[in-house]
Amino acid sequence: MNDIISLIKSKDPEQREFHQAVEEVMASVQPVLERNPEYRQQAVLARVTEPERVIMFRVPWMDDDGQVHVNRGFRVEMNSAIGPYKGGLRFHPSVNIGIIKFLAFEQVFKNSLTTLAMGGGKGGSDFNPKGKSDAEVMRFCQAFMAELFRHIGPNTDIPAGDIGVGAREIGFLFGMYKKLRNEFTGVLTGKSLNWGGSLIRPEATGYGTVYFAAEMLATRGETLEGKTCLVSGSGNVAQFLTEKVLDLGGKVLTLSDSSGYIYDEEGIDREKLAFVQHLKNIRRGRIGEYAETYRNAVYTPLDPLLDHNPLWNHTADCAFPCATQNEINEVDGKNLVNNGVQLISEGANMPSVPAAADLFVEHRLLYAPGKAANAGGVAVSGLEMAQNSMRLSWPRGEVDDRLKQIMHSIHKTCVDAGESYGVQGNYVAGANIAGFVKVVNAMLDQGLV
Ligand SMILES: NC(=O)C1=CN([C@@H]2O[C@H](COP(=O)(O)OP(=O)(O)OC[C@H]3O[C@@H](n4cnc5c(N)ncnc54)[C@H](O)[C@@H]3O)[C@@H](O)[C@H]2O)C=CC1
Ligand SMILES: O=C(O)CCC(=O)C(=O)O
Repeated sequence: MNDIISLIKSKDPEQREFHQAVEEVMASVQPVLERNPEYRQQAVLARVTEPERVIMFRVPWMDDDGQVHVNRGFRVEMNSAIGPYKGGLRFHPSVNIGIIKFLAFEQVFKNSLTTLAMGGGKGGSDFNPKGKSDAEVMRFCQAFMAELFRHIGPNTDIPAGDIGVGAREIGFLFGMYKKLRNEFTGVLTGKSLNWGGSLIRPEATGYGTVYFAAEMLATRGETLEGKTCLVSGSGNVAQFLTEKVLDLGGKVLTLSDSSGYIYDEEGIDREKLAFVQHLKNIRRGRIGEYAETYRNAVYTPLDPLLDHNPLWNHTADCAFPCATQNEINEVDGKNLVNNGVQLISEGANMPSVPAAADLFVEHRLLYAPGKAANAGGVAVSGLEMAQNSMRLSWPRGEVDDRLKQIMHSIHKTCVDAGESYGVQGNYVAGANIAGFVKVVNAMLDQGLV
């Protein structure tokens, strides 16, 4: 095990996020390897940590002033043992190959937990959509798809959205794919409703993260009714997560973006949430404007010199990180524990650094890692694929019921896997073990390929 981690680090020393994701999974699956000696002989660790394919390409595009720019595009096709590659695209200036590899690696085990037949992949670009006109975003998406189209397909690899990629970008990407292939097919998910999208897909990641939280609370005979919640981010996941917390009687106190966060002691009600949705999805403004409109709220700009994020230093019952990786550092982790937070359900992918995650497990918090808690998004993408194949659209209630059922099943799978390996109540170990065993057994069934 240590040999594999050392090898990965020596091969790609700069891919820190990927090392972090691998180390977390490896730590959990040690007992699985002890029970299954054939896994070693079959080198499953080396195989599962090496992507099946890495695609990196140039994306040249022109801005509104006629200036040409060049960005880098990526698609990591990590593992197709249980289905075609599936996972989102991220457009953000921080994107690099290490970040895409970590996301693709997490996606393999997440997709395995959903009960649906989906392998794992992820892609994106270091393109920054912030401040770009719609026409510039369209030209970028078209240039990105002009290369990506030859690597994807409805039975091969089906991308979707992630940070910086929402309905607008999926539309531009789909239009270019259709033109190049002369084919109207379910090659992307997160499509708009009137041309192949699924009801509940936009809501699914946020709703699913709350459904998973409700499942965890139920193990202690509790519900979200009356619970105070800290939420980070203010994008797709954070918005619909806030909506579902409100539906279930909870109170959301915070939201954030990369400039800072707002704290609203009275809670973010439906009217305030609609304001945030308009601010973020239409006007594409900063979260600080919330406090200019709702004067009781306090806006705190991000201070890069602070050793912690004050958003995580408020008294609350639950925390839902929904922004980005490693947004909860060790000090934040200690603050959450010391402030009496009982539940952490991760809407974002790998938002807690390992030291913080270890603290949550040690203090026996109800702590759900992203690959279990936020799997509702990709699960409803899988349902969108099923509807596209049948040329049918299911009603909202039906998709939502299936989402609830899937989150219930993921929760049970994590609990059962934890129990069968003697780590009761540890959702990190449970998710990693269950996700891993299904994927590596499928790989072994299919021989050395
Ligand atoms: N959209 C989806 O269906 C899924 C998303 N996720 C994860 O959820 C998280 C949020 O994604 P979306 O809401 O889709 O993206 P989005 O682009 O709609 O929103 C991202 C939010 O995070 C904030 N953010 C991004 N980078 C930040 C940084 N460095 N510091 C502080 N805030 C930052 C942005 O300001 C924005 O509020 C990501 O970790 C993503 O990988 C996970 C599963 C599915
Ligand atoms: O819906 C999808 O295919 C991708 C969702 C995603 O990127 C994720 O789960 O992190």
